[in-house]
Amino acid sequence: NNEFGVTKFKEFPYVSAPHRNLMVDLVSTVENRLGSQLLPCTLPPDVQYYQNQTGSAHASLHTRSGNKPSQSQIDFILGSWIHCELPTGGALNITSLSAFLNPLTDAPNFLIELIQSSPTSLILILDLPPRKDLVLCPDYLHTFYEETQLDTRKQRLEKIPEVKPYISSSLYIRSVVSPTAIMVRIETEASQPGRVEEVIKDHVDPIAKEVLGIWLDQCACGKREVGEAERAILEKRDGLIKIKTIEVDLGSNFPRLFGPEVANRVLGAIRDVYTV
Ligand SMILES: C=CC1=C(C)/C(=C/C2=NC(=C3\c4[nH]c(Cc5[nH]c(C=O)c(C)c5CC)c(C)c4C(=O)[C@@H]3C(=O)OC)/[C@@H](CCC(=O)O)[C@@H]2C)NC1=O
Repeated sequence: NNEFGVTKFKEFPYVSAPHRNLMVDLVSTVENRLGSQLLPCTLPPDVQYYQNQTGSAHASLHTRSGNKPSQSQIDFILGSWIHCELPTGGALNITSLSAFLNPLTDAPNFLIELIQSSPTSLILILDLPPRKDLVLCPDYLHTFYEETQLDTRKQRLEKIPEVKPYISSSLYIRSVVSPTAIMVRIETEASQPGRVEEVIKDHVDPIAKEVLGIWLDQCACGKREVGEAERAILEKRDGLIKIKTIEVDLGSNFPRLFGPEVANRVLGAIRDVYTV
């Protein structure tokens, strides 16, 4: 039932303790700070927790929509974890937390994804994706990316020897992130077991919490004036990004990992939350 689904989600099983602790802390920080503005998760139990036929892939999805737009500028938050056993004996783990704002504000969204496909390598995506064109709106760049010093977090992380830039194969993905987006791959030596977990605990964890804190203070809880005409443009842009990122992130991976039936059910539920 609902309770089962929620506890299952919040356990972030299958990943290391530092990875789990980070995700649990981020989800509870968002829910504690925004909880009063969020409706409970209304996903069906077989979407809150789903798996493929053979049981080699398990996943959980947790979404909470904001109260009616008049009372909240939160569109919805979405948390997820996916665990897939790989034929090579390894496992793919993808954990993500994203938060989308509605057109009552034009402030950036929040996104973190940790994608681990081996014990020695992890992809980290951590960004406040902009919701307006930065060339047309220089104040937006100043307010959300310069004044917040987001680039210092990016630079701090890039100082770690094992941290390399991650260049997405999707040009679309590269086009939607901010200039301060953290898109890195942490590559460690097999001779250094536990190093990925150490980098998560000592560096990724504090930086992710700082970026989330900036988003909560300056974006989710900030006040922005958005005129009627601008609201319509925001709505269109937000909708396009939601649909396209589902296609890029999940369009080919989900059917491959979960089979067509489960993939269609879960993607249908995600599209319902995204377009509401
Ligand atoms: C707006 C800014 C965005 C950025 C910057 C971004 C980045 C990336 N995500 C990727 C992926 C990804 N993410 C998720 C979570 C998830 N995504 C959605 C989307 O609606 C939902 C609803 C959920 C929860 C279910 C899964 C399951 C999954 C993959 O399988 C995929 C991946 O790991 O491939 C290696 C990569 C694809 C491109 C690439 O291979 O480089 C790339 C790193 N994705 C953005 O949306």
